[in-house]
Amino acid sequence: MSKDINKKRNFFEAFATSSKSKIHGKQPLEKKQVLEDALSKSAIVHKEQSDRSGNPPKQVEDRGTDITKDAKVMNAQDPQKDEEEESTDFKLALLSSLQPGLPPETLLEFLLTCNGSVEDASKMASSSPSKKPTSGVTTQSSLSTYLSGPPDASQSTRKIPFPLPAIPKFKTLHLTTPSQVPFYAPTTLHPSFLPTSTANKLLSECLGEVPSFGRYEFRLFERNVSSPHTAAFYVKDQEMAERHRGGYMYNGSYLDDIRTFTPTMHAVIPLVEAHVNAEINNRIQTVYPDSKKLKHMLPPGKWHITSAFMNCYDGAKQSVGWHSDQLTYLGPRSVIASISLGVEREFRLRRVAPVILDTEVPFEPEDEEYVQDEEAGEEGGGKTWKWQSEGQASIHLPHNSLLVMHAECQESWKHSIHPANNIQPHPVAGGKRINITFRCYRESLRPDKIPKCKCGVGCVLKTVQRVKEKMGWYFWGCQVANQWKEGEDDESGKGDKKEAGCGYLVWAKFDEDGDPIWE
Ligand SMILES: O=C(O)CCC(=O)C(=O)O
Ligand SMILES: [Fe+2]
Repeated sequence: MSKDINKKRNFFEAFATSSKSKIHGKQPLEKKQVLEDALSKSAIVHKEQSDRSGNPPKQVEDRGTDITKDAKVMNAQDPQKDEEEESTDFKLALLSSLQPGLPPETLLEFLLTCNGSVEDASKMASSSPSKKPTSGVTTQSSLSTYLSGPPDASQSTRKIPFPLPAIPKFKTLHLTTPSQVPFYAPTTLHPSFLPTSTANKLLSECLGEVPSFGRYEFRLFERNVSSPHTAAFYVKDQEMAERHRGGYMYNGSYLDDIRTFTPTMHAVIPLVEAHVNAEINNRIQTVYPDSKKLKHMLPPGKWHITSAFMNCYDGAKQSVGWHSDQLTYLGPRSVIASISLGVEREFRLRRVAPVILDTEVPFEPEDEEYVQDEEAGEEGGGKTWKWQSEGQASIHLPHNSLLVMHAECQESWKHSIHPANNIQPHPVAGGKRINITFRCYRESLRPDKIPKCKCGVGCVLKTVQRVKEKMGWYFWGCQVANQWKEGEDDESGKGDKKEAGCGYLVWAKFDEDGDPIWE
């Protein structure tokens, strides 16, 4: 490390310990350690562990060498600790103290190009005659900028593993730069996705919608999900809205409030579709085995937007609990594109089942036993497969970022929006975060085409996640079992407030491209 860097580091260290440690009550010694890590590794490694009784965290041995090489490993049990961790902003501030006079956008590009290493980014900035990175186009301002180059320079040199490495149990891995994201979660993140004015227009339009949102949150997600936030459902046109009313069901209920896309939602659709299709192609070429799409994925280029959920999280405490999105109308191996606007919040992901490449199922008579096991939870009976419990990835989603949840995400991972201790208010949105999850519903899974159970309503599509021998198999099950009884919703989203349903189950078979095959 050069003398110059050391000098600047000492200056910055003094600043950091006197300001940030006051805010978070962090000890200067710990901060010093973190700073040293920031300067010597490609990203900060911070390993702490505390027990459930609330004893203070202690340094522990490194358990995930691959992970700790370039991302932060954090304590999953202690959200307070998470708050104290350094972010991209922190690294940017550090880099800016080493390279004064360069604008933050340029510094960010250096940082991204160097995969989060402050030291490398500083060296590169010093030696570059133009003081501009030559590659690493991640902070695009338009789609054409992105499409003309690789999504991220660091990804073109380092292969994303498939399957992804396990995140150590009880850890939260904070992925501080977009280039780290696909190495630990089946997602890709693009900050500054829309042109600034479009993002701001979209945000204003969405904020105008929010006051009329219902709190029918429990119906939108799987049962046992605590979802203290508001949401509404949108489709692309009136014809589809008509079709949805009284047709599509979410956790046992019909949605009465079906809206059509706002003008700016319509306007951004071509950008999102082109980006997602490019991302899918890139993933097929560079991540999936033999450069082939996974079984049941849509053919390349076919992802298109039919509908969206718009979510609003008003204040730090609003959140959505762990869930995966209902597959019923999306079908297997679906891709979801998620735009975030307003306040930055943490999106967390954890793997709950392995990614099964061959999900071929035989046609069989109803086999209730396996479903009961599946529903029984991790501690279920002898036939259940206790998937090793893993830690979680945390992705910070800033205003105007686009996160793509790739094809293996819904079947094998769960996601959540974590409650925050505090938030940085957004100049326009105040304490609110708006999120739009764009979806591609399949024509072949329209409600009139999917099986009905003995209760007479359309089934729900799920996968087996815990029964070893049938892992990854799809089945159509009774939707009524998910239905909430009138007046019995509560904040916990737990309990036995659902109807028993008829216990219907048939195995679901899909072709290569994920369309159903009916017997
Ligand atoms: O707010 C988010 O980013 C996630 C929302 C979500 O999980 C959903 O709409 O299914
Ligand atoms: Fe979701």
